[in-house]
Amino acid sequence: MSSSELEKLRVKITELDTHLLTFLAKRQQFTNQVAETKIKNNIPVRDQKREEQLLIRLIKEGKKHGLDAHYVTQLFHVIIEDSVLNQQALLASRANPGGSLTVNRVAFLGDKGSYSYLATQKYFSRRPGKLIEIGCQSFLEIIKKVETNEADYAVLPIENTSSGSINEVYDQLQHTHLSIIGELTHPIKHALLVNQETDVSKIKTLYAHPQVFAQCSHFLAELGNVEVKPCDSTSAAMLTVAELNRDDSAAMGSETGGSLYGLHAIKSNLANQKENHSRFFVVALKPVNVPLQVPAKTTLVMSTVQKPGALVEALMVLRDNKINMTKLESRPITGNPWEEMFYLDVEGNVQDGPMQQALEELQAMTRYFKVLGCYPSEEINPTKVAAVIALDGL
Ligand SMILES: O=C(O)C(=O)C[C@]1(C(=O)O)C=C[C@@H](O)C=C1
Repeated sequence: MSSSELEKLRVKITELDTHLLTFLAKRQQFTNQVAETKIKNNIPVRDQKREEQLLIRLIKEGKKHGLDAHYVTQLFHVIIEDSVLNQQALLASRANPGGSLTVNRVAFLGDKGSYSYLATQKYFSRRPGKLIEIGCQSFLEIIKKVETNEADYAVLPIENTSSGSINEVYDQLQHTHLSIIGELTHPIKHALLVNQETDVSKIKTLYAHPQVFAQCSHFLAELGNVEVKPCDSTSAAMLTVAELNRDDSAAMGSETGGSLYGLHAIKSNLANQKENHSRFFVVALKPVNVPLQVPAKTTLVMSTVQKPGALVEALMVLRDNKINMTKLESRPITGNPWEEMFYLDVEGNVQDGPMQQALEELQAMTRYFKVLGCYPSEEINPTKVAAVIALDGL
């Protein structure tokens, strides 16, 4: 193929891609209108029956054009997830009219390029108001910014699919009066970032946040004799490597973040687990009101009385009220050796009858009990089309 033929084809692809974007934007306008009708008529945002019908129709339609059923399903899972999250954000902002700010001052760990920075950008891109970024050096500093009203929100990483819970954040949540008002998950893709043309074999010093080293322990073991230098954040690691400007130093972090410092990736997918995601809490001074049409989660912290089976009894309260627990974490209580504080994430809204009943029962049977927040659930489980495989054969 001559280069002019290639150019002509690329022009056509570019044109089509632009059309696709226009159609996606149109679809978004319609789904925002759907959200308005759902607010008016008190209808739940999610309708998985409709999603299933829509997916089956699209898979069949795709087949006619020679498109693979899995490709079509994946594509529309992303489109529907975006639609659901946008609708949820719209409903949540309507349910908290005083809470929509013209500017959102948001405190997060690190600086431009850190995973917390990328998560902050993602969460607030769906919300009204201009984003003012406040990069901080520690979790304590982030929380203080909101407590002293220097920031409206804080974005805090709480757990990662490879390295587990972030204990320091759990411990800070125990001692603050801030409320969890939102959650989000963000894919964490670590790459080896350098400032010069170099090769993995030349790298002698690695800069990264300790969590990143923990999540990439297999890669580090393979690398062998390399000095690891822990940094306060991934952005601090990127800045250091950019300033050092050496061919034997590299940072570990996201490729997108690294590009903000002029770094490029010489190796990607460094994490031990392929599916590497972090979950973040968004916290604020005041709790939010989560509309009942939106799936909600509630995070609680409690310490049980010192008697055998006390935790089991507390968990039975959830079972009896048909409340699903999505996470249970325990942390030592400072000053009380061998006593534990339990953090629970449960599905449900604090305005719901069974949830109120469960909270009352738990409060009565525990030594310490506090609701840390009720917030819209951003875990959008994709609608499974049982028929995908069968339709494959259509
Ligand atoms: O049709 C609806 O009710 C919508 O809200 C739109 C939509 C979509 O994006 O197609 C999104 C969420 C629902 O779960 C089903 C479908």
